[in-house]
Amino acid sequence: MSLLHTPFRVSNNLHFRDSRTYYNLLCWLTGSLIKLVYFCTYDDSCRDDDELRSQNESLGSKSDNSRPVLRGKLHFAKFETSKINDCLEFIHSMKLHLGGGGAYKFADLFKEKLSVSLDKEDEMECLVTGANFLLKAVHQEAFTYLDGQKEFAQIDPNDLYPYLLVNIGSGVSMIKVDGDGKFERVSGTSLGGGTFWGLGRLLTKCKNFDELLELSHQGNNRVIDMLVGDIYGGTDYAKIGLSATTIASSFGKAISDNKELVDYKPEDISRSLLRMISNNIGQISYLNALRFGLKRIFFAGFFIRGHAYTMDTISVAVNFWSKGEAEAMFLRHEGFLGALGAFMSYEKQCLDGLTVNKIPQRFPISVSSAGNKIYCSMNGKSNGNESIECTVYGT
Ligand SMILES: Nc1ncnc2c1ncn2[C@@H]1O[C@H](COP(=O)(O)OP(=O)(O)O)[C@@H](O)[C@H]1O
Ligand SMILES: CC(C)(COP(=O)(O)O)[C@@H](O)C(=O)NCCC(=O)O
Repeated sequence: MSLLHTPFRVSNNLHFRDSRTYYNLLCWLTGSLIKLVYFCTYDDSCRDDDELRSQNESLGSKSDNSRPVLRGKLHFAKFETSKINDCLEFIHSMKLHLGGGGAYKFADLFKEKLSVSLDKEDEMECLVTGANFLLKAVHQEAFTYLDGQKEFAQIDPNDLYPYLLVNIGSGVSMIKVDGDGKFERVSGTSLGGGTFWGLGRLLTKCKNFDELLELSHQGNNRVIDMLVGDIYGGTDYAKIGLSATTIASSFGKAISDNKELVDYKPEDISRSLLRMISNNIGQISYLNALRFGLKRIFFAGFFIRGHAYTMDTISVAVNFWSKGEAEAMFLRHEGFLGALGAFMSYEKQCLDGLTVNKIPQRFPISVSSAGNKIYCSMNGKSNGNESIECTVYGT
């Protein structure tokens, strides 16, 4: 349930303005979910990494070229929007608000509970900035997923553009990205993650998104979907390239089964719904990639949730419609693009003269974003909540 889909919302990317220190930075993006991206240096209470501690100690407070240096990690966290109070409590307990200030829909709440105000950022711009950063700087960020096989893609930062970014949040935005800050939102669809969760909640009585997703594992979509074979006596329609198992009409069987909602298993409904939404997004994405001659399509947004069946369905749709010419790719930090982009825009606007640099011995790739040089590294875990090690240099 989104407090944010209101006429008042201008942008759903917000970040804290920090007027005192850059030790703790926090960014967030709101929609169905609130995302936090925060940077913690060693001296902060949220630090827990001995290795980084010793690196900071060995560096003292100065980098090699005598610029002030801060080493630390970018952390990622998310909260359902309805659990805004948990989020505020988290921020408070981590003392993240001590470096913050900026505000909008939640302005009063943030002011009251944390004494900070919020700034607004442009959502599309932040999504693209976040995607470019991750794709260029983070090792093993993008991967393909087909037939249960996950394969990390080698992305050459010098050969990244153009690409299609498909962000599947509550709704879906399709953005053609041509470079840093160079992009155009070329399409979108209102049949997105909010549709899956909204219809799923009504049709299955599931109480939360994870439950609905979990149900889809056990379901069989053929119980509800009308297949090509159902129409043509169990056979393919080979002449037009349709196999008997292709879905001819999502939920199509429900019109002829003489059944009521209670007669269908929630798991079958969930599966059909997930397949319908994922398939549709995969198809529209491919058509847009075709429209602009784009070979690579990166899918992001928290609808995906690293869920095998979702990714597989999207990949199959792209593969099917493109006859193998285009490829669907997914991002490990799928739902944090906007928040990360807002964080970086904060760097640009509020932390004048600061640069975020990689820990050099570990990560060979450099990224230029919004005029700043940004280098980083992953800490090795492979889910979207891991942290990214970063170093901030003053000039
Ligand atoms: N825990 C969750 N609660 C609600 N929705 C979730 C959850 N996890 C994933 N989702 C899915 O993610 C979608 C929101 O994606 P997100 O990238 O956060 O975009 P938005 O900015 O619109 O919130 C929801 O519509 C839903 O499909
Ligand atoms: C309006 C939005 C950009 C908001 O982003 P979201 O909160 O869904 O991530 C997105 O929902 C969207 O692109 N919807 C599809 C609108 C359309 O093109 O039909």
